[in-house]
Amino acid sequence: MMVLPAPAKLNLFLYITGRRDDGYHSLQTLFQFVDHGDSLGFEAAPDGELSLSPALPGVAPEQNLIIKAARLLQSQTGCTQGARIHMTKRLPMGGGLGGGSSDAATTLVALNRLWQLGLSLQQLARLGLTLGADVPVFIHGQATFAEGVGDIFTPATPPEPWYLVLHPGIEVATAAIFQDPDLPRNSPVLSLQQRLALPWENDCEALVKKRHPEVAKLLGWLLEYAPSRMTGTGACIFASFDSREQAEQTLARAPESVHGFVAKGCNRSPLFGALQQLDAASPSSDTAT
Ligand SMILES: C[C@@](CO)(OP(=O)(O)O)[C@H](O)COP(=O)(O)OP(=O)(O)OC[C@H]1O[C@@H](n2ccc(N)nc2=O)[C@H](O)[C@@H]1O
Ligand SMILES: Nc1ncnc2c1ncn2[C@@H]1O[C@H](COP(=O)(O)OP(=O)(O)O)[C@@H](O)[C@H]1O
Repeated sequence: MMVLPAPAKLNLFLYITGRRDDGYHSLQTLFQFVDHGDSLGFEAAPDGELSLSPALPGVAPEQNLIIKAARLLQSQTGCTQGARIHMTKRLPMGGGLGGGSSDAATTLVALNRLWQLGLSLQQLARLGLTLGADVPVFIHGQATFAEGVGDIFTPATPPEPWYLVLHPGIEVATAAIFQDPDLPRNSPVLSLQQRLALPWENDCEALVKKRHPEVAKLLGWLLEYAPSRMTGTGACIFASFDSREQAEQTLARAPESVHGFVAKGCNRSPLFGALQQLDAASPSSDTAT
């Protein structure tokens, strides 16, 4: 079985710079990966058959981004092979950690390899964008300053601290946040250098705190220990630390009902480290470049 990680991402900052006529918002955001996430196992199956286990509570298999990604790859390439996919879900859903998008990205990269389709990362990213706005970032696997509606990328190398990520126990619907009239939409468009030099903020944070007091309460608690923010449209929040020990000590002090994890920031996605290990084990196999 080919086992590959589907890591989480953090939006180290997120500014909303406008709204287009089609309702989508223009953003300036800095994506970084962490070395914690879901894990997916892939095995070839005959006759185009696709299966996923275990099922994700509340998500019908055909709506799961893993199956959607696999079907998309089959239909776009005419591939008649199938796959049995096993999922170890660790990331909370609707948490702003990009778990669904990361699962889709890992599936596209893994099946391209398992089925020996030979698509480039560029081609896979183009397919992935139809599944979710963040899928291309996970496919390229490099920390990125994203602009436009999240589709214009500049590679970035922010510091790679230890993070404590906490989940306030609620799910935030991305679409509802973007539809709220109270969302600020007028941050200035600045260069990456300017953005890096200014304090890092998230334009969705105040609104999500207002709509979800659980987020406001937990963020207030975490800010006592370290600089902290929300990721994406929430609900998860994160704080950065110089050492793993500091992050773990803070997690140990968190209110009992709060779930969280400690992870290292990574400017290169752990997915590509895992693929390199597969290459080293079987150098002749097909790899997207
Ligand atoms: C804003 C981010 C930052 O990472 O939030 P998170 O989802 O990670 O929290 C993402 O780009 C989100 O990506 P994703 O969750 O895949 O969004 P999509 O499914 O493409 O869009 C969900 C809905 O959000 C709104 N939307 C999304 C992206 C964008 N640039 N402008 C928008 O207005 C649209 O109403 C869309 O219908
Ligand atoms: N494999 C998957 N993992 C997580 N969520 C999925 C998956 N497939 C479909 N979804 C749907 O996508 C929604 C967004 O999930 P997720 O990507 O984890 O959140 P976010 O975009 O906030 O980081 C979920 O609420 C769920 O309904």
